[in-house]
Amino acid sequence: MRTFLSILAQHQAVFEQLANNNDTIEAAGALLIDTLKQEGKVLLCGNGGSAADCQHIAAEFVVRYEKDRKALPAIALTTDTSILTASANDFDFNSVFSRQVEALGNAHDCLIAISTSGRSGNVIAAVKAAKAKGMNVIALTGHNESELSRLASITVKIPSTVTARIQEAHILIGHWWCAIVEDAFSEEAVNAVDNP
Ligand SMILES: O=C(CO)[C@@H](O)[C@H](O)[C@H](O)[C@H](O)COP(=O)(O)O
Ligand SMILES: [Zn+2]
Repeated sequence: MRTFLSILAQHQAVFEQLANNNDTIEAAGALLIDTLKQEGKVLLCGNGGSAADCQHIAAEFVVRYEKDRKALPAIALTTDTSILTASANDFDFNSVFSRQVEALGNAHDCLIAISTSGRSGNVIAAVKAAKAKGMNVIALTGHNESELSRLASITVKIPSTVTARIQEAHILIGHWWCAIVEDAFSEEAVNAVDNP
């Protein structure tokens, strides 16, 4: 039986190992700050629970995380039902994110591609479209090497093969990226007041 304590222990075991991913998580955070400082935007894609993570993170960039600062450009490619259904219906399901990358992406933008398996065809197609545009790609995946992990500029691989445990780590990392991006832009606001 899957008791709550057994799930908690599994979650803790994954989180205890996350410090080993510190360098890639920090490198991805620095890339996001750089992208936004250079007036690029952040696009996000993923399926199911990861689609929810995309919307969650985009909301924190556009609105706020913990502090007031300027609005930051981030778009979850998971939200527009007209675009998603037309792409799936007229082309195929693998095009639902890539079509939006083709329409919205620029070379200075960064795509955050979230897939616990690293095997979702629509996420991989979005990464290929982003690379064709010269965009950087940050992948959040699970432990296994995958097509997604091989394609991305930076991949954070969570040391688990359990979808839910991987997703729990993904949102922790997403929140940390929101925090450091917010710090970078609130310092910019303070510096502008101090040095008009
Ligand atoms: O949230 C969960 C499970 O926790 C599910 O909705 C899960 O996200 C879906 O099965 C996704 O389709 C899985 O896709 P992926 O992470 O392998 O790319
Ligand atoms: Zn879930």
